[in-house]
Amino acid sequence: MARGNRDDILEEDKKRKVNKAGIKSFLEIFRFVRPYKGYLIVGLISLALSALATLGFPLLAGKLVDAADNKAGGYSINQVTIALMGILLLNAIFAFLRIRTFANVSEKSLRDIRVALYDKLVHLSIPFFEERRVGELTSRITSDVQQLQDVLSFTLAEFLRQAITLVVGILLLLVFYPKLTLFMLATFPIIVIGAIIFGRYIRKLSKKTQDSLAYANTIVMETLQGVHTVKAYTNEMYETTRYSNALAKVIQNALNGAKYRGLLVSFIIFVVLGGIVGVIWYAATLYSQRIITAGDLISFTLFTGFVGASVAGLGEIYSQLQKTIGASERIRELLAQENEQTTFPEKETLKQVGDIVFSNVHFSYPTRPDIEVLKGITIQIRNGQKIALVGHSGSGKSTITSLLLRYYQPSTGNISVSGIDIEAIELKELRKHIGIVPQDVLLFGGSIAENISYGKPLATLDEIKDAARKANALEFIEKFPEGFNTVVGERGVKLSGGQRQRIAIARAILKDPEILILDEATSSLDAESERLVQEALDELMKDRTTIIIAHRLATIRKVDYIYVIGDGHIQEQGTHDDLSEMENGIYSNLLRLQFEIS
Ligand SMILES: Nc1ncnc2c1ncn2[C@@H]1O[C@H](COP(=O)(O)OP(=O)(O)OP(=O)(O)O)[C@@H](O)[C@H]1O
Repeated sequence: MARGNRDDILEEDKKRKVNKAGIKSFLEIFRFVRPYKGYLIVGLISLALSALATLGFPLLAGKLVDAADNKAGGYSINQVTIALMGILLLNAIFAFLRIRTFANVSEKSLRDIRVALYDKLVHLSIPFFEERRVGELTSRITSDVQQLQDVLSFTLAEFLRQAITLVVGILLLLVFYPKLTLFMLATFPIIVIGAIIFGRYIRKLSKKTQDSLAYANTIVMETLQGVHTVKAYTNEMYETTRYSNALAKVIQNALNGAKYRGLLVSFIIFVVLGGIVGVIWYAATLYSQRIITAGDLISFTLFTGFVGASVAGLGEIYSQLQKTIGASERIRELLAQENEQTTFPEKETLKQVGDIVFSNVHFSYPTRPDIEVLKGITIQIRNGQKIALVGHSGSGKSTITSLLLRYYQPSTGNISVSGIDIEAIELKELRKHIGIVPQDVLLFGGSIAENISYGKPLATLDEIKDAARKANALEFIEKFPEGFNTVVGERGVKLSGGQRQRIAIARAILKDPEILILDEATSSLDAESERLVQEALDELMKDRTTIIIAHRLATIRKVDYIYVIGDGHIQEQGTHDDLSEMENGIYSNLLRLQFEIS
């Protein structure tokens, strides 16, 4: 996925207002937390108690100093120290409880969100995926959920803790030291306004740095992915220069940012700490006039520190919440998508598979509604018949099979199986009866046995072996030291094209569907593999209604009927013999061409 896209989303999040609608969508995601609300309540209570206990600390620390001056209302140093230790102990216990229970809530509810999202994703229709990027969707399950996790496990607790500290802290301060507190609060606006202005500027600059870094990283990614090309063109120097130029931009932006960060720190040191000095100066004056005690001075200073820290903390939390609301809106949007489902309210079951009929089917892809790919296709396939779709690349052959699988709906016209409109058939029912051997065989990262049994997850090993034998795959599988347990895919054995095809054929044999869609691979195999695959296909096609997207003469010859597709129409149809005898026919020309090539 383009890196810029994700950054745009993040940038949008920053601008997102924490408004009613946003909070509503955040709360909606909260329904995933509901099953664990017992834990949440325990967590929240521990949190409140630990925040309050923390606030007892400045009070008692002050009292400790006063106790030294015998001004602590008769309490001794030891008594106050024991009380302080008691508070620390309580704080420690509540903190543990809080972290443990919040983790429980967040981990479990996030697992539920992930599962719900994944379940939603796999149930969505194919057009949905064509309108979106895979990277965008995976980032829902990864980054967006991670964002929620941060909030549930940490930010939420932190927000409540800081809010309690701020409100209770200021209340206590006002009760105990009204004058001093008012003086302190008067310095707040300058600090807050200053921090906001600088903060904005710095964020902008750091976004620029991030962008330029992202660009530099793209160069690394591209060149590493295409390292063969880089070497073949001996462009190592060129790429290094490109990379170092990009890095120069990064440095420029980063240094610019550092300038403002430096200014912010100077501002904080001078104004913020200056403000604190002012407050302490005032407190010290009051102390020197014996209006307050030394303990008061310490309590007050500590309190002020706590309150100040919670103000700073809340600012950070606000920007976290902005991001979370963005994330939860995106998650909610995805969860609200409609699953792919049967169009008719009365679903029909497909007990017996009979004839397949396409009646005057017109179709445009949802992503390109202005281009009609199929322009009135009528096809009849009798039960058990084998037909071939032939035609040049892009003529619409695969589209015809996608419509039978109901990945898409025809714009007009309809498709029926055994006389029932496929849109009335329960989707699962329909697809249960169809097996497919695609051009590009996708093997999942797992064992060979698992890959074959993808067509029938509960199959026994004997059934899997039997399917492999029929698919001419047994021999090569058993040559692997780990046989059927050999792991294939990215981190396993790499299978050759012909071997992969035979695994896919075994998969289809095991599924044993009444209808078979065969998308013949265009890439040619060597003669021996070709023979093995062809034999396996013959075995697979036996007694099944078969639609073959055919590229090879050997296959086409064996079918009962051929449709030549061109420009969204059926241009010719008939048996191999009929069509090959047609003078100047498309099929007969095609035959001649293939014959000449071979
Ligand atoms: N998912 C899609 N979204 C939009 N257009 C598509 C999509 N898939 C295919 N098309 C377009 O529809 C037309 C028919 O494509 P289709 O894949 O059915 O052709 P084909 O005859 O199977 O070709 P090939 O033999 O190369 O596989 C093409 O012009 C193609 O660009």
